[in-house]
Amino acid sequence: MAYEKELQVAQLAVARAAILTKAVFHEKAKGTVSKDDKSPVTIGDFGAQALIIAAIKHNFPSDEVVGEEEASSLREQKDLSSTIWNLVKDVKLDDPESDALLGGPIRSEAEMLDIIDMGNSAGGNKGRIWALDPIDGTKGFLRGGQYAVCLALIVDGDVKVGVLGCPNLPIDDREPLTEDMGAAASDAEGKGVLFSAVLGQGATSQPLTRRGASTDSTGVRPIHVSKISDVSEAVMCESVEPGHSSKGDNALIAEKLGITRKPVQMDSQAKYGSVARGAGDLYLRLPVRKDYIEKIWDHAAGDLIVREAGGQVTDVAGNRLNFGLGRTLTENKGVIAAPANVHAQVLKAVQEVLNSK
Ligand SMILES: Nc1ncnc2c1ncn2[C@@H]1O[C@H](COP(=O)(O)O)[C@@H](OP(=O)(O)O)[C@H]1O
Ligand SMILES: [Mg+2]
Repeated sequence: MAYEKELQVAQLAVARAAILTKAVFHEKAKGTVSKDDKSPVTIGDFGAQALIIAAIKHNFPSDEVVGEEEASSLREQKDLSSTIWNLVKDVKLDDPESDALLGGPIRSEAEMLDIIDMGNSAGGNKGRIWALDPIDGTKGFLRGGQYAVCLALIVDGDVKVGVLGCPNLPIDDREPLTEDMGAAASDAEGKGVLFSAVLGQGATSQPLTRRGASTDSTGVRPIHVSKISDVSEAVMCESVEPGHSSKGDNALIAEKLGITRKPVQMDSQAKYGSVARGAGDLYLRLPVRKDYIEKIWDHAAGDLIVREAGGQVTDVAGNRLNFGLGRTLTENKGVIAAPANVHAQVLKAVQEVLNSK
């Protein structure tokens, strides 16, 4: 199977980074960092980026990485850097064989900083480039709500492999979304899911934890978008943050489509995962600021996972997202993810609302 090793490395690297983010969250929950302190997300973000890039570079040394973070600020904050290093050096999967596949531990704090800076690829439509968002949905992470560890392999501009680790989503694909999903308590029993897709091979979900060589085949399920035929019954997913996606436009579109259910708000690419598994039906992200350009690491994995689960993902003009133009989606505005059979109808409503403004 094509991209088998890439998929395995991506899944294990995301699972290992998710362990780190959960450890950071527990420290916060214990009160060792204050409630207003943003450092937990910084610690989790940099630590997860270091762990994931180390795994990529060990297995595919000449691949490039477009990572959200870079270490220059960290080099000036010695205390923060050593806090991150103390976590990173001890993070392990519970299966030594899988850990070994990701390479030996990072050797020093200095090496960790250098690895974080390897996420500086300019992107583009040539060669093998990984898009990495170590903690997507930073606001959700801080709240104890939804966040995702996101990794995708882009080859010559096309997404081939996508993996999303969502520590606070239910394991069960059939568990309905609730309106307060974004505020869901962290780390409850039955939470933590890993979504994956390889181009042309479909999409899957599996429990995020207890992954390893010996349990590799357990719990892997194919996922599909919902079989909705009457779009007025749709469950719509949208951002929690009003600055990231227009709530007003979404409400007008819902009205046009006859949707009466309140939208489910959650941070991060957990929205793409929720649509891919059919727990939600639609994901709409309509621009608030005209000048904002979406980043490839916020969409690459989710875009492939939804498409491989039978969905369509376009911008508000109806074009596919173009991941081959650099670190950002320069040619796209907004995102519409929906089951293939209703996408055209939703797109039409989106365009009517936007054109009437
Ligand atoms: N004005 C804006 N419009 C759209 N997206 C924005 C934005 N400002 C920031 N973002 C992106 O929105 C992402 C979160 O999306 P969501 O609202 O779906 O949770 C952020 O990722 P991070 O949380 O990784 O920084 C950030 O990259
Ligand atoms: Mg992000």
